[in-house]
Amino acid sequence: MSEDLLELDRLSVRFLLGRRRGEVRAVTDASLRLRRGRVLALVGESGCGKSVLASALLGLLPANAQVRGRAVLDGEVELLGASERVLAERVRGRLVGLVPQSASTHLTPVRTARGQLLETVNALRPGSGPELVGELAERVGLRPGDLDHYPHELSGGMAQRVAVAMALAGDPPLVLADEPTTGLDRPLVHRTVDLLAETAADDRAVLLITHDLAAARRVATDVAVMYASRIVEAGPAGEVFEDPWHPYTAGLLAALPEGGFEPIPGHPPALTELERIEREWGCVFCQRCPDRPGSAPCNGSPELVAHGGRWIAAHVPC
Ligand SMILES: Nc1ncnc2c1ncn2[C@@H]1O[C@H](COP(=O)(O)OP(=O)(O)OP(=O)(O)O)[C@@H](O)[C@H]1O
Ligand code: NI
Repeated sequence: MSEDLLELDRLSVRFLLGRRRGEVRAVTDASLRLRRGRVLALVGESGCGKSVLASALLGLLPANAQVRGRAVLDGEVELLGASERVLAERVRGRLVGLVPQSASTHLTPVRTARGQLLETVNALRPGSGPELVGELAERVGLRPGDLDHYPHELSGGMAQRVAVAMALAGDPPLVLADEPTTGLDRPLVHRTVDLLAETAADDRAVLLITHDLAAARRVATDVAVMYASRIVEAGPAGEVFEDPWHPYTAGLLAALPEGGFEPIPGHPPALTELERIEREWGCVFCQRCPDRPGSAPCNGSPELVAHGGRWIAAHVPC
């Protein structure tokens, strides 16, 4: 059994838009290690590439996506090169559970939540049937009657919990949860992320994709910060949240209520422009950075570099 449950090495994803329209660079050279027993929060603004990274791991990208790199699960299954058959029969739901973003749109409108959860349970763990359905519902905080509703009768938060139950149904060693707390009120956010963190106990692990830095802070043991398709900072959650090195991470924390509600001015660059920006500036964050080259320690290289147990791109730790 490998200590690293997931080892991601230079994952890049581009979407080809056709001859005149160029390409979208959605993920660039993303490297990560997710150890057993850990919850890794992947945070960053909307559109930076978080969901694309997760979809790439499960072979769920559309045909115009070009994927490079390696993603090794448990030291043996290489996910990015795996055939559709391996992904369908061994990986999805069994080795890797997915809580998809916008969970309610992934439910079939014409069948009750119970029917759909039972179907998932029967496919992944034949013989465990209605008993496991009841157990899963209880774990995610649904009352038995909730499952008898059709998707359009469920609140966003209930649909979200059905999706978490489905992701846990196959008891997978790795759970990818993509914004699992959207639409939930604070107590339910806590309950959901606590439940996910519990599932990471022992030899399992969770990749928690979220905008919600407070939720990430609550349960993450590790954090990776993504900006404009690249991971710009990573390390133990406590250290990164206490003492962020990258000006982007510092900016995200300053935008929180307890950080003073000061959002980073400006917008992330268009993902079709990244090649040019990196050629001109080196660092993809430079155009928004309060620490511009010359006045601050930006070394202009987009590569993620290790310093002790932490990683940072383009900037040297202060
Ligand atoms: N099929 C596609 N073709 C072209 N571009 C795409 C395609 N799918 C996603 N993208 C682009 O890839 C980028 C990254 O999208 P992604 O969904 O990973 O962002 P995200 O970080 O998950 O954002 P959010 O927090 O809003 O979910 C976006 O700019 C998106 O428009
Ligand atoms: Ni997303």
